[in-house]
Amino acid sequence: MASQQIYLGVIGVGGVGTAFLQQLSKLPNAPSLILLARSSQTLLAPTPSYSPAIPAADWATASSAPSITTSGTLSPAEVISYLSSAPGRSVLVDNTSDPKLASAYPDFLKAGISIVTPNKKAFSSDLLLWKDIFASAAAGKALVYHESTVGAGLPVLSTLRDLVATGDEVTRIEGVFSGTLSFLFNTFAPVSASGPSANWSDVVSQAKELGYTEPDPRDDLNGMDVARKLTILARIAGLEVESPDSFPIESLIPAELASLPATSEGVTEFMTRLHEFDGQMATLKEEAEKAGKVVRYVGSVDVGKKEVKVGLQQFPKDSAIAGLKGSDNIISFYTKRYGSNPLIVQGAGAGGDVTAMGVTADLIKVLERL
Ligand SMILES: NC(=O)C1=CN([C@@H]2O[C@H](COP(=O)(O)OP(=O)(O)OC[C@H]3O[C@@H](n4cnc5c(N)ncnc54)[C@H](OP(=O)(O)O)[C@@H]3O)[C@@H](O)[C@H]2O)C=CC1
Ligand SMILES: N[C@@H](CC=O)C(=O)O
Ligand code: NA
Repeated sequence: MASQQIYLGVIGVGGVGTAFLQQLSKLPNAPSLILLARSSQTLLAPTPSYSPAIPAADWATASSAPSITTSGTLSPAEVISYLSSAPGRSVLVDNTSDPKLASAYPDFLKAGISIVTPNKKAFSSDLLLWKDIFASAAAGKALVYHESTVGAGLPVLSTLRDLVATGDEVTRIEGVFSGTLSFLFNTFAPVSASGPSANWSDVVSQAKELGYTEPDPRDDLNGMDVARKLTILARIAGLEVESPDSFPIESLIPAELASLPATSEGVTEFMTRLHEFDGQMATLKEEAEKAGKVVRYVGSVDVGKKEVKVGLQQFPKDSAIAGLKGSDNIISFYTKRYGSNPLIVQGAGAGGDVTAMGVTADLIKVLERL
């Protein structure tokens, strides 16, 4: 099958989507980009020839090319209809965090359209959707890869799937799973401080500007992003976690700001008012300092006890977790084979380029395996 033309639809051209398109434009034997969408606009290669393709490197100017059709937002059903009529196998790359698109993955897969995505929503919502996704992939003979949903481009899911597939017994997974929260605490409460200490709210703004946060940064600060990642890991390790609300999650959102709406106006008001609560985070930092430690946001899955934990913990200053830099994640897999020395994956856990790397590498796997 590898020599046949494969057709590609890409939805989302934000931090990750833009970096992905750059990487796609440099791939030898790249699939033919026939659909490219953002929230308000869709570019399509003309039917019925599905040619010429949209130029991945120059997509921003392609909308004015007479050969490209433009349209408003398409529904998932319309995207499925367009992609499944292409004259070859097709793949959807979802670079959004849209839950509606995510819940339509089973329909894409049943129609034979493979999915590659860093969007956590489909894999960390109801357990039924998780099961439907993999059953639909089998029914449609389609593939689904989502490495960048945990640890961005770091080989976290492929490592865990390999451990499970080769018969190892994973007993515990623990570490730092958020690039944003890693950056926030490494910057706000470093092991050795030099110069004046940063305000929590200023560091949150920096993390957003650097492209580490979710489109709504409150999804990082409320612990839900980490809870979603642990839900995905727990399910791959064999636990039937019903949803990311099935276990307690420690939120870093000040109570006074918790009821702001989940809209772009809500994000703006949250970011504007966050500085009023800098003192709360400073207190957490000082409490750890008094104990000669630093505070970090961590998570764990205990497979034997069927227990998932997400929240703040104090760590000795000479520990691996305390010494992380930048947006680094660290993920330790404790297994029967590896004994008391865990298999550890560490490196940047957020940012457009490193996340897109995981998406592009998944796409390459799909192209090889379709
Ligand atoms: N940033 C990171 O470090 C990481 C991100 N991820 C995941 O990658 C995904 C993308 O993140 P990121 O690039 O940072 O987010 P951005 O907010 O930068 O970009 C999101 C993109 O999705 C588009 N979009 C949103 N909803 C829709 C919709 N319904 N239909 C069409 N397009 C839509 C937006 O359109 P418009 O341009 O019109 O606003 C935008 O282009 C998220 O799921 C995130 O969780 C995973 C790992 C790391
Ligand atoms: N917002 C997330 C992005 C990657 O999943 C994070 O900070 O880890
Ligand atoms: Na990953």
